Amino acid sequence: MYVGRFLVIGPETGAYRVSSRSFPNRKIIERDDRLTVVPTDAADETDNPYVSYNCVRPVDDRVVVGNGSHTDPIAEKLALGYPARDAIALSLLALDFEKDDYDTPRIAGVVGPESFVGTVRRDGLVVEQVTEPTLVATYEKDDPEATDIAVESAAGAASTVYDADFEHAVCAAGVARTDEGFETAIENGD
Ligand SMILES: NC(=O)c1ncn([C@@H]2O[C@H](COP(=O)(O)O)[C@@H](O)[C@H]2O)c1NC=O
Repeated sequence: MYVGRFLVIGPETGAYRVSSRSFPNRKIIERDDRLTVVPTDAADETDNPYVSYNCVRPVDDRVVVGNGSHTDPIAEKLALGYPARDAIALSLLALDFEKDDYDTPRIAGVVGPESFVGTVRRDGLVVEQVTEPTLVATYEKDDPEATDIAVESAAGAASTVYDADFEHAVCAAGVARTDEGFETAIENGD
C-alpha cells in the first residue's frame, strides 16, 4: 500500500517518514536544532513548493513533526506559549491542504508533556491528543489511527518507520524525549 508521507506519534516518541513516488531523490539533514527534508544531488530541479521543508523542530520540552512548511508556524506558536492542540489547529487551518494535484493533506504532531496529532484535508481538520502510538498519513490512512509500529528510541523510531511495510520509502526521522530534552535520529537508507 502507498500512503505517502506518514508520522507516528506516541506519548514519548515520534517518527516521520517520507515515502514518495514522484520525488524519491531526497534526504533528511540536521541544520542547527532542526531536521530538514532536502533534495539529493541526483534530484531533478523542481518548482514544486512542497518537497523541501523542516520536518522536525524542538521547542523547549516539546518537539514538532510535520510534512511541510506548517512545521515552522507550529513551532513558533509553541515558543509563544500556545498549547500544542491550538498551535497545530491554527497552523494547519491557516495553511490548509496542499494545492497540488492530489489536495495532499498536511499532517503534524507534537511530542511533549501532552502529545497531539493532527491533519488538515480538503474535507476536514482533525486534532487529537495521543495516548498510544498513533499513525496518520497523507493518503489512505488519512485519519489518525492506533498503530503497532513501535517507536521507542529516536534511532529505533526512525529505522522502524523507514522499514514499515508501505511502498516507496525515501527517508525518515525519529524523536524521543530524554531527561535533557530531546534526541533525534535520521534514516536515509543506503
Ligand atoms: N511533504 C513531502 O515530502 C511531499 N512530497 C510530495 N508531496 C506532494 O505530494 C504530491 C504527490 O507526491 P508523491 O507522488 O510522491 O506521493 C507531490 O506532487 C507534492 O505536491 C509532499 N507534500 C506533502 O506530503
